[in-house]
Amino acid sequence: MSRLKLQQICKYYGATTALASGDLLLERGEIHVLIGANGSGKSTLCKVIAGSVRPDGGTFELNGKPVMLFGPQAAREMGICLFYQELSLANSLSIAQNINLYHLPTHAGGLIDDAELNKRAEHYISKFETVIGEGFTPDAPVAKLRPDQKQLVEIMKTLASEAEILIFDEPTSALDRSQVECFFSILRELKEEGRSIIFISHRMDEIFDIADRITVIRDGTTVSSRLIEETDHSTVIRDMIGEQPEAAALEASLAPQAEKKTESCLVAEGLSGAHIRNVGFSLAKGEILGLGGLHGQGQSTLLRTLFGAEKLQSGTLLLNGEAVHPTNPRAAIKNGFSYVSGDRVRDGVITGRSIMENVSPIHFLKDKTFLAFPSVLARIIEPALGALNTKYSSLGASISSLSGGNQQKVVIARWLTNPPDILLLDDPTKGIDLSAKSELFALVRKLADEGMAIILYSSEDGELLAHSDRILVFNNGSVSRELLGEDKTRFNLYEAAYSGAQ
Ligand SMILES: Nc1ncnc2c1ncn2[C@@H]1O[C@H](COP(=O)(O)OP(=O)(O)OP(=O)(O)O)[C@@H](O)[C@H]1O
Repeated sequence: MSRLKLQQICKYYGATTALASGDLLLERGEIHVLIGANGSGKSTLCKVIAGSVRPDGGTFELNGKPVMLFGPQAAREMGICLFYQELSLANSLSIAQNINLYHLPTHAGGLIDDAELNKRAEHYISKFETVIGEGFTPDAPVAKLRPDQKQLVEIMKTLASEAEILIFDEPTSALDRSQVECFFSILRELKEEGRSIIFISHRMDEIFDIADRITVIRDGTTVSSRLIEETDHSTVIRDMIGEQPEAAALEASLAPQAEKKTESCLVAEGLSGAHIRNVGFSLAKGEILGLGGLHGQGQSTLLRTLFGAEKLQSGTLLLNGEAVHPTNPRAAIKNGFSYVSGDRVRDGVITGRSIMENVSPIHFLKDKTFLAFPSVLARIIEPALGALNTKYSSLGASISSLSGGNQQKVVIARWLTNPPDILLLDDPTKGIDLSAKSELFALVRKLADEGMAIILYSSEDGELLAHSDRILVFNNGSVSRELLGEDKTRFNLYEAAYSGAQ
């Protein structure tokens, strides 16, 4: 009998299907890895198991008996504990209090038993003592710890639950190699004791190091579950993308292949900053250069660094053969750079202002004008909005009167009044509808055909494969692979993103 048996678990959030049909068989004494692309439903399945998300359908058996969980506390009482990806520490409390948060030891009168609290914390801290670093004492406040140390506290807290089923949702993202090895040796000991462990990670090497079984979830559905001896990297990636490599190659061959562009306008060497390391590339006029990989591997940071919004610590940047230093966005704009963010609320629209006021700032900046007749401005702005088929009632209408997709078109039109040499697109279609996306990419291709150089980061792999001439795959702040021509396939993109993940 399996320790845990989930069948056809589903969960919907309005129109979003977080989980369509999640299946999982978890045995005693096994380390069971869940893998799938971003947003495939792994965390949702884990939260259902841990009682923090109530499913909309499906069956759930624990030790052969059907159960219905009402909250995380009920799940913990049944021996299930989840390490949350987003961490769930109480920052104002000490390391010892956090480690013991699920079972605070108390005296008979109800007061916390500090001696027991520290003793139990020290037990878990000692397991990691060779890798925890400075300042990691039971009484130290969690707020002052480094990100890796906070992740270790969350791991210790999960271990201290003493649960029979331990679920770790991306527990190693901030840890270094020695910390991961120490953690893995503890997991192996727990497995020998008969505990069952569910483990989520995007790092393929790590997965093959620790897993007994790998279950793949794609688009909210469990698509395979294989013993580690019966699978390999390629099989896992094929299960994740749901197509054979041959089919992926066909997809790439059908995508428009722009002829090779040779005239470089931007050459970067050794760019390093807070989240990028030694990034080098050249960008040709008329080229759309895609940035791929898992979320948050340095793609957005590179674009923001080129635009002067993040600090460049070292490296050189040559624009048409001349050295440029992107010290701030104003200087970058003067040098011919433009930047469109998918986070239009934070970085794009000027809320409370009219459409005209939202489109005109770059025109004023570049033309060094401060005043203009609205009729003159309209003659400049209307063609830019028209190029994107923007739907609006009048230029004086508030930006908030437009749909999300049309607001994003206004943000892009801002750059078209005085076309830039280089367009930096940072996940520009986030949250906009399909027709707005296709209009946007048609315009992006037209701008490239007219000679503009474009760098595109998209969190949607299909979008990146379809619209980039070449793709640089990012891992942990560096470029791990360049994909072009026949190599520009979904399979290669996933392999480079997951196999090289740090
Ligand atoms: N509370 C929520 N409200 C609305 N949508 C949600 C919610 N939680 C998850 N989703 C959506 O459900 C889908 C699955 O999310 P989930 O977090 O389970 O994926 P995941 O495989 O764990 O992704 P990642 O690898 O990025 O952590 C995503 O599209 C996500 O945006």
